[in-house]
Amino acid sequence: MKLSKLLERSEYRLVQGQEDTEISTLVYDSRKVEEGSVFVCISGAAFDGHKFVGQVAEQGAKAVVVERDVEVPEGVTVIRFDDTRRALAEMSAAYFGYPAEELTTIGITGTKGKTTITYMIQSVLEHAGQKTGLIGTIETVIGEERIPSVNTTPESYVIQESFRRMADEGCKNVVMEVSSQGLMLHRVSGFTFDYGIFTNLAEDHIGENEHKDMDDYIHCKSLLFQQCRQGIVNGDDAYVERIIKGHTCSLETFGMDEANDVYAQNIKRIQEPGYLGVSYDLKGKEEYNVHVDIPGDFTVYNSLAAISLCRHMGIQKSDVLDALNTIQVKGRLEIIKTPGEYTLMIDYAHNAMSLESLLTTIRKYEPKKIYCLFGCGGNRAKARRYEMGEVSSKLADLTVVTSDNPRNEEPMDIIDDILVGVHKGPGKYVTIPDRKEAIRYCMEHAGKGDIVILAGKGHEDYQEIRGVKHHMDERDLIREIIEEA
Ligand SMILES: CC(=O)N[C@H]1[C@@H](OP(=O)(O)OP(=O)(O)OC[C@H]2O[C@@H](n3ccc(=O)[nH]c3=O)[C@H](O)[C@@H]2O)O[C@H](CO)[C@@H](O)[C@@H]1O[C@H](C)C(=O)N[C@@H](C)C(=O)N[C@H](CCC(=O)O)C(=O)O
Ligand SMILES: Nc1ncnc2c1ncn2[C@@H]1O[C@H](COP(=O)(O)OP(=O)(O)OP(=O)(O)O)[C@@H](O)[C@H]1O
Ligand SMILES: N[C@H](CCC[C@H](N)C(=O)O)C(=O)O
Ligand SMILES: [Mg+2]
Repeated sequence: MKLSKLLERSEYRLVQGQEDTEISTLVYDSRKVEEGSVFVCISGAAFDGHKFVGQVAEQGAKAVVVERDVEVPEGVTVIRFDDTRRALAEMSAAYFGYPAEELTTIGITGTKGKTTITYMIQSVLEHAGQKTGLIGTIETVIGEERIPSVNTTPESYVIQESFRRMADEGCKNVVMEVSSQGLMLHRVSGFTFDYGIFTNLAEDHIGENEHKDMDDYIHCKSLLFQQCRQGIVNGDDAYVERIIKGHTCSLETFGMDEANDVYAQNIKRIQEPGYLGVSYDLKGKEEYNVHVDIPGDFTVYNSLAAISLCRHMGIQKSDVLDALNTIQVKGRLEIIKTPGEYTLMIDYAHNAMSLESLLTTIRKYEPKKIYCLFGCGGNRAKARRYEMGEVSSKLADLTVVTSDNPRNEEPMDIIDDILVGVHKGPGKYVTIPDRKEAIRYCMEHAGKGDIVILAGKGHEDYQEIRGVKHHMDERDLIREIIEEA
């Protein structure tokens, strides 16, 4: 393949050599360079790809793509972009033959609800007989294959590679989560989404290696609506105007009243032993009764987003209803059966916004008591700790403070931060650093009519301590506790 082919849709400057150089592979990790590769230098959080230029030239690289002046051995072509992450995205799209153009692409952004909505949409589209790939926090799904995720929105090269495989395997659509970091770091540059969805926004992801402030976070999320054809946005969200500022797409809104194009009325909470769900009347552009097998008011928002999208795609009502009626998303309000008389659920709430929505919505099911167990991840936004502690102390009957992924921090330091928040509220609490023991405590103390929420780990099947992921799946822990009783 000629280097010029990879550059045909890009703005760049030739610094040295020629564009008609024949290249073998497109690479952004020096360890993968082979004879004839073109190496894209990325300035990352831990490494600067420009530092590997000499090394990749020795390994046989024919060309390098840079974003600043670097000394490059003669004989190696040098291409300069203003941003090499954009270069990687655009060149990857070309390298894989623009696969996004063979798929209907659906991107979902927002602070919460992305994973849930991707599975709702995938389920509806598959019910309608349309093979649909998925990329998100839990996994990438290509046909029968499920690849566990490292990032919610992977590197652009990985996205384009997955799109290619999806198109080749007969997928008609791809539905994917678009994190703000993904937008900020050009992981989804190089193509236009057919549809963009905005769920909601709350302060999160501000800190080292994430966003510098709230303005940056909002700005990054708004970029999706300058990069899609049809936007579908939560019209009730306080930030929606800022998200759609500068949009270049058509827009439709969903929400809770007639100010929105599609809205919900007459919401009913459904509760049976070991089962929680929700139903409502859909109004606006389409009108029918909807039943979703996941509880909560935010489930109404999530399903409205999915329904609005599917309406645009011409999907029949029966496919929408059948799919939503039986939907289950791993670790998202996932109810686990136990011999106890309480209801036990595993959920992924790991910031104040989701914990507050979760506890508020679960309270509406009128449980006798809510047990809220959680910890906070190490090396992630610190504000989460104080805020989640305070939210739980105010809204749960008992807060059980434990560990999440400590990463490179001391578990007790994280717990101490959480307790600062807990002390701001009136609630009772216990501290049990070992997560299994904390779960055991809940299961031994909860009684009839209580709801126990294990928050924060959701689908995760590991605990990350100092760079090592140790197997830990809450479903296994619950089973062991039942067997040990
Ligand atoms: C801080 C951050 O975003 N890190 C991500 C990022 O690393 P980076 O680009 O900064 O890369 P780096 O390790 O500094 O290396 C820079 C460059 O040098 C190259 N390199 C490096 C070493 C070497 O020997 N040779 C070499 O060429 C690397 O291949 C890379 O091209 O690129 C990696 C590969 O794409 C990501 O896996 C990694 O995500 C880490 C795991 C992460 O935790 N990211 C978080 C902040 C994140 O992105 N989260 C969002 C949202 C999550 C949510 O849903 O809430 C997400 O989308 O996942
Ligand atoms: N629309 C919503 N609004 C507020 N909270 C929500 C909403 N949907 C889900 N939640 C809560 O947030 C948690 C995470 O939901 P989900 O995984 O769907 O969101 P996400 O946007 O993919 O989050 P992440 O960025 O962490 O991957 C759920 O387990 C639930 O507690
Ligand atoms: N996508 C989230 C995952 C957090 C999950 C939680 N279990 C933790 O480790 O903090 C983040 O990187 O912020
Ligand atoms: Mg997600």
